[in-house]
Amino acid sequence: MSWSVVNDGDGLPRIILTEPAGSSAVASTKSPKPIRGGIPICFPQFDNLGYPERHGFARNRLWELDTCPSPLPRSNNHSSVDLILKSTDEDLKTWPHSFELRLRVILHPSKLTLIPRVRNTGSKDFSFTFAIQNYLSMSDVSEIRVEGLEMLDYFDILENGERFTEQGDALTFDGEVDRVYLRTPAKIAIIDHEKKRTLVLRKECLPDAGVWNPWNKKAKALPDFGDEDYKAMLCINSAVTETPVVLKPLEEWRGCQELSIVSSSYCSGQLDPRIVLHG
Ligand SMILES: O=P(O)(O)OC[C@H]1O[C@@H](O)[C@H](O)[C@@H](O)[C@@H]1O
Repeated sequence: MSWSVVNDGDGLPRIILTEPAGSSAVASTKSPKPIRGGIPICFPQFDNLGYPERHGFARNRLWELDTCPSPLPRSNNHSSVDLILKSTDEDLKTWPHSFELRLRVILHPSKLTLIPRVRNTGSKDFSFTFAIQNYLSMSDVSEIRVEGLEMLDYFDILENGERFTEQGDALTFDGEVDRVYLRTPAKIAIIDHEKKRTLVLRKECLPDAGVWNPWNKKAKALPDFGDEDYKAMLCINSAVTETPVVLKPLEEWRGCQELSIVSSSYCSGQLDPRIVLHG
């Protein structure tokens, strides 16, 4: 991935990351379409609960820099940014609730932390579902194992949202998958043997986890997704879906997700899965 720094209209430096090949090569960056990649934020709905924009409107809007992230202390860490999205008159027409959605993004050498917060700034209770949709880059999805979801209940979106219980060992992939696992452990391990690394997803107040890969047929049908790109990606979402969050006026909900890389994989025999998942 290459990067460059440009100054925006306010004289603030912006870092632009570009990937000349892969899914971002065909991804649309034109508003109001979400970018197919990165980490879209789904709010106020995950999937489609009856409001017009699937996965919510937050991923289709331009956020602003948040200069007052209270009550989180201001971050003095230069590798972090506070962003905010507020309800607009246009959005109030389809989702009639005033809110402030904040996101702190903190970058460490081998860890990315996201702290999303939603505050009810209106005068009535509201409820919402939420997801951090992580498009993860994989060497080869058919060689990936996901641990931490064994024996859990899940909704299978490919089976009209029917509820099943995961039977197997770790999750492996040989076809399209679109599921939401319920009440998962705080840690999920995504093991990439070929890259000899394990991605560890740790989450708080985000009890559910989506797992999505469109596989070959659906990939071809998606206009902003390369035909072969399904092979090198997996979406794992940290989510609140089964039991929506309810906020009274002035209440705030806070979640947290950490994505870190453990640089050897299980196949090296140096890593104990119990340490990754429970350590
Ligand atoms: O095309 P979209 O709206 O970005 O959604 C992509 C996928 O996102 C996943 O999170 C959903 O579980 C899938 O059902 C969906 O197809």
